[in-house]
Amino acid sequence: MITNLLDINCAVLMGANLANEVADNKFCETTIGIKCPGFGKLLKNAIQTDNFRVSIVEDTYTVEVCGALKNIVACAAGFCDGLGLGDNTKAAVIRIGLKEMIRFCKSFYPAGHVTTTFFESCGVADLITTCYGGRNRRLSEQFVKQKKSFEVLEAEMLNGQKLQGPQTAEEVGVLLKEKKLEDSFPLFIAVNLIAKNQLPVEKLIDYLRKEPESY
Ligand SMILES: NC(=O)C1=CN([C@@H]2O[C@H](COP(=O)(O)OP(=O)(O)OC[C@H]3O[C@@H](n4cnc5c(N)ncnc54)[C@H](O)[C@@H]3O)[C@@H](O)[C@H]2O)C=CC1
Ligand SMILES: O=C(CO)COP(=O)(O)O
Repeated sequence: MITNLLDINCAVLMGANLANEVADNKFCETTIGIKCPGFGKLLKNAIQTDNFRVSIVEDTYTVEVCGALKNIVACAAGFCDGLGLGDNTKAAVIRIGLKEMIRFCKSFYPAGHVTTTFFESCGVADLITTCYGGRNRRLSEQFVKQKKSFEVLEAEMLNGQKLQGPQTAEEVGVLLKEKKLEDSFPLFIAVNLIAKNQLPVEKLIDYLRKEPESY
């Protein structure tokens, strides 16, 4: 929006970068999306260290959209943990979630997205770390176990921070309804309905069975 409205060249940085681990100087990777590779190199030189490795891509849309959508998938992973469903189910959630992230970019940014961007840190790596170590996963697990709303859990567990997953699922739900694409995104839809208490969390698996490519 800033680039379009103000004509300012913006870069976007996303990656498997849980803040406490970056602060502890543990090895990790990150992705910068920027249309101007020369400027990207300047940014890389400014922030890369031995333990914070930067890659540059021009596909800014995918980098940015991955950062938002992975939080929805992390909620589904947390629901799995809360239900005690195990690692195979969680792996299925992550895979189906990744497919929906790719499908979303294909549907909404047909000219902008490049599939290889999903293999950068901003894609599959950020998805994995968020589904194991993020706040969306942690609070979604407690949503199931404690049967409290996300608002209450945020107040109790996040010290003033807000979860991005439920809010993003709601906004994505509106976009999918507008485009009549709800049937192609059962995981995103289920997370939105569960977070709003419009679907029992146990029904998550029924929605995963609706995954279009598993028919
Ligand atoms: N904290 C972490 O370890 C990491 C976070 N991320 C991602 O970065 C994003 C932000 O996370 P944090 O900075 O940790 O969260 P945070 O809760 O500390 O900050 C989010 C900020 O966004 C603002 N905000 C929320 N909704 C808004 C809206 N609709 N309009 C304008 N401002 C709004 C909030 O007021 C808050 O200042 C999330 O998508 C998260 O998944 C990515 C990597 C690591
Ligand atoms: O995005 C994250 C790690 O890359 C952190 O995810 P949460 O917002 O769920 O904590």
